[in-house]
Amino acid sequence: MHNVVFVLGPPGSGKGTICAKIQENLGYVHLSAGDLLRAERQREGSEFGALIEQHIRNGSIVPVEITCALLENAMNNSGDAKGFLVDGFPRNEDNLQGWNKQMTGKALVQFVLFLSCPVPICIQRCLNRGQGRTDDNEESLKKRVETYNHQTFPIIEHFEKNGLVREVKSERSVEEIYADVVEVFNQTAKV
Ligand SMILES: Nc1ncnc2c1ncn2[C@@H]1O[C@H](COP(=O)(O)OP(=O)(O)OP(=O)(O)O)[C@@H](O)[C@H]1O
Ligand SMILES: O=c1ccn([C@@H]2O[C@H](COP(=O)(O)O)[C@@H](O)[C@H]2O)c(=O)[nH]1
Ligand SMILES: [Mg+2]
Repeated sequence: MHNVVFVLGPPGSGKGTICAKIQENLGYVHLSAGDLLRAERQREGSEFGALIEQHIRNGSIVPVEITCALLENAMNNSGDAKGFLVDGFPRNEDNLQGWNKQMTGKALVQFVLFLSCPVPICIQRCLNRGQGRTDDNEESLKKRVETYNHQTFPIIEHFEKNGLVREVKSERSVEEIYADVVEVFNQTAKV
């Protein structure tokens, strides 16, 4: 059984940055769904490359069968891990249902780390990121935020109703955020 922490929040809220620190210090393996999709998009021979790029540019959500298969493969190929930080997934109802269908009995969701941050700050962070992402532009960001507000936030609310959400405000320095994140892990997960 894989231990899983879902890490959610608006685009640019700092999910990848904080997950890297948790992986370094707390022994969880970081799996960014977006990174896995970008790698699949680049993989020679992938039948999904064009479809994934279209969704990424539009800020829309790739069908769950593709994303969940990438996540499960990555977990199975990671060897022994205390747990997995599943960053940026599930993003919508389709993702949640697909995960439950495919992973029930194989993964245990310990909690959901919700990095909350005002959208204008998140947008500015993405525009300054400088990694050459095809979706870090004003037009794609508008769509990504719309998708977050209408599809992803309701999933966070769903987990909140089940008592699984641990919110950490991420409009602060990385050090301040990380200190609170460590508290959350100490209280909730077996570290
Ligand atoms: N607390 C912070 N304060 C200032 N800048 C930050 C902070 N956390 C992350 N950043 C910067 O903001 C940008 C986005 O961070 P990051 O990639 O971690 O966010 P993300 O939530 O994974 O974004 P996305 O959803 O687009 O993948 C990066 O350039 C990162 O260096
Ligand atoms: O579960 C997922 C995760 C991501 N996507 C698509 O990728 C981009 C970028 O994701 P980041 O988390 O910002 O790296 C996202 O806008 C979606 O288009 C997805 O479809 N499903
Ligand atoms: Mg990210």
